Amino acid sequence: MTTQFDIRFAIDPNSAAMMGTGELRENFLIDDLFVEGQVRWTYSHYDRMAVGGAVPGQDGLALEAIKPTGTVTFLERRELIAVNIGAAGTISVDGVDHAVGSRDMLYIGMGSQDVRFSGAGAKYYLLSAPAHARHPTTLLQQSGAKRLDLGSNATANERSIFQYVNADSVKTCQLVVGLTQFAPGSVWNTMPAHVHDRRMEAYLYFDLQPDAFVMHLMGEPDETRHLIVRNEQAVLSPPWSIHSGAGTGAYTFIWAMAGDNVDYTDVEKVGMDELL
Ligand SMILES: O=C[C@H](O)[C@@H](O)CC(=O)C(=O)O
Ligand SMILES: [Zn+2]
Repeated sequence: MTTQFDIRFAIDPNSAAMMGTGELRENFLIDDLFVEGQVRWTYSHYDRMAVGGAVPGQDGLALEAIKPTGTVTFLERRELIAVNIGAAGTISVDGVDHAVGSRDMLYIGMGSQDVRFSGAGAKYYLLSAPAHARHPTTLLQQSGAKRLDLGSNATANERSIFQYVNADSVKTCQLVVGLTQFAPGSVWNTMPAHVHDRRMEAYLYFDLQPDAFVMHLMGEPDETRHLIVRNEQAVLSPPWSIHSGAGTGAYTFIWAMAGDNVDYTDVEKVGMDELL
C-alpha cells in the first residue's frame, strides 16, 4: 500500500485533561508522517483537516482517494496545500508540472483529479480541508509571503511569521498556512499564547537536531499539558487549545489552520498571567 491513513477523533477539553502522556500522544501527536514511497494521512475530525506526508523517492507518488472522504478522488470536495520541506521537486496537477522548491508551497484547488508528487529528495507535508469552491492551483513562495516580526531576544521569542496564504497570494476556502522562523537563540513560539475556537490548527516542527525536541504546550489556558515533539513530527491543536512551544535548540515550524473563517487576526489572546 502506498497510501495509508489513520483517523483522529475530536477530543473535548475535559477528556483531554484526564489523559496521561501516552493517550495525549496517541490523540494529538503525529510521529510517522514521512516514509519514502508512501503517502501517509492523519484524518482529523477537528474541522476534517487531513494532515499528511508524501516522500516520493525515485518512483514518484500519486494522490489517491482515502475512505474517510467518501469521494471518488481525494480532491473532489477538498483543497490541498503541499509544503516541500525537502529538496526541490515537481508536483504535476492534471498534466501541468509545477516546480516546487525547498520551502515552497503549492495550493491545489478543489476538483483537481490527477496529482503526482516527484523529486528524489523532495519531502512534502500535506494539509487538506473541505472546500466549497474551486480556486486555481497556485505556487506560494516565501518571497510572496506576508511577513510579521514578533517577540524579542530578551524573551527568547524573536521570530518571523511568513503568511504564505494571504489576501494577495491566493484565495482559499479554509486553509491558512505559513511558516515561522526564529532569530538565533530564540526558542519560544506563540508565546504569549492564544486560542481561536473558529479554527483548528496543526503544527509541523522541523529543522531540529536529532537529540533536540520542542516542549509543545496544549490544553485550555488554565489546564495545560505538554507534548515532547521531535524533528518532523506534527501536532493537532484543537480549537479550544493553546498551541505554543519552546525548543531545546533551533527549529522551524509550519502552522496550518482550517475552520469557520480565514482571518489570521481573529484570535483570543491569552494573558501571561492566565496560564496554569
Ligand atoms: O494562529 C496562528 C498560529 O498559531 C501561528 O502563526 C503562531 C506562530 O507562528 C507564532 O506565534 O510563532
Ligand atoms: Zn494559532
